[in-house]
Amino acid sequence: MSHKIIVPLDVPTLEDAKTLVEKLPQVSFWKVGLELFVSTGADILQYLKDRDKKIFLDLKFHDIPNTVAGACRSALIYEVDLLTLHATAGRKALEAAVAAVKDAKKPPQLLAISLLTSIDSRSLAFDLKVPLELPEYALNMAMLAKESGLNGAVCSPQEVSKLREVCGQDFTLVCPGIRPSWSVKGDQSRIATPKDAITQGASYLVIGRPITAADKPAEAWERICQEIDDEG
Ligand SMILES: O=c1ccn([C@@H]2O[C@H](COP(=O)(O)O)[C@@H](O)[C@H]2O)c(=O)[nH]1
Repeated sequence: MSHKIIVPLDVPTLEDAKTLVEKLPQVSFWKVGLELFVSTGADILQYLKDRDKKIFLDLKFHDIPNTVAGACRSALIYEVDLLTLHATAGRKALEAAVAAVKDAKKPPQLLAISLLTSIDSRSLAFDLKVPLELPEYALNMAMLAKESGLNGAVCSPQEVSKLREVCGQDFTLVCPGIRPSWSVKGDQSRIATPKDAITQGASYLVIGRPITAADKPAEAWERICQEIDDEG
């Protein structure tokens, strides 16, 4: 199951990123997000490719259709495996993104952020003024992504079972908000353990600080892999 774990390189410099990759040679799938990409650009992508790693480029595009399509087209040069945009960019932006990558030689899987895992029901209702219950809203955004032709969605492990049931087996569901029982929640709201997320139907787990902030990241990785593989 270790191939289902994606570890984010949430660090500020290329050197920090390389150090983390070297500390965890057993990780085959890395996520590059806003912090690292904004600070150091694309160099890390070539570094990962040179080491045969899979890449999730998590830049969460959120803009008008023309701009989202342009960003997706520009990202094609990196030949990454997964690429994100926000479902709240709307149907036309999602469709434009799909059209922008469809004829590429090696298109990434396009994933829509359904609802950030840091948002809880209270914030959705009172800050964002969304009148739907949170599970219904997350499902609605995932369905919008599917109808628009995206390959999958990023969702919390608390909603993944329903999304799997409705969106089907071929829809890629990537879950951040993963917290082993021995780790701290931090800024995440809608969390579950790695084992529960896999059991509920996640295609991939994104697990950051429980591994990367551990005193011994390789031991934390090993412990998580064992917990996932444990029977019962
Ligand atoms: O809804 C979302 C979408 C993306 N993320 C990203 O996943 C990791 C989680 O890291 P942890 O340290 O395990 O909390 C991080 O890079 C986020 O940008 C998310 O958490 N929730």
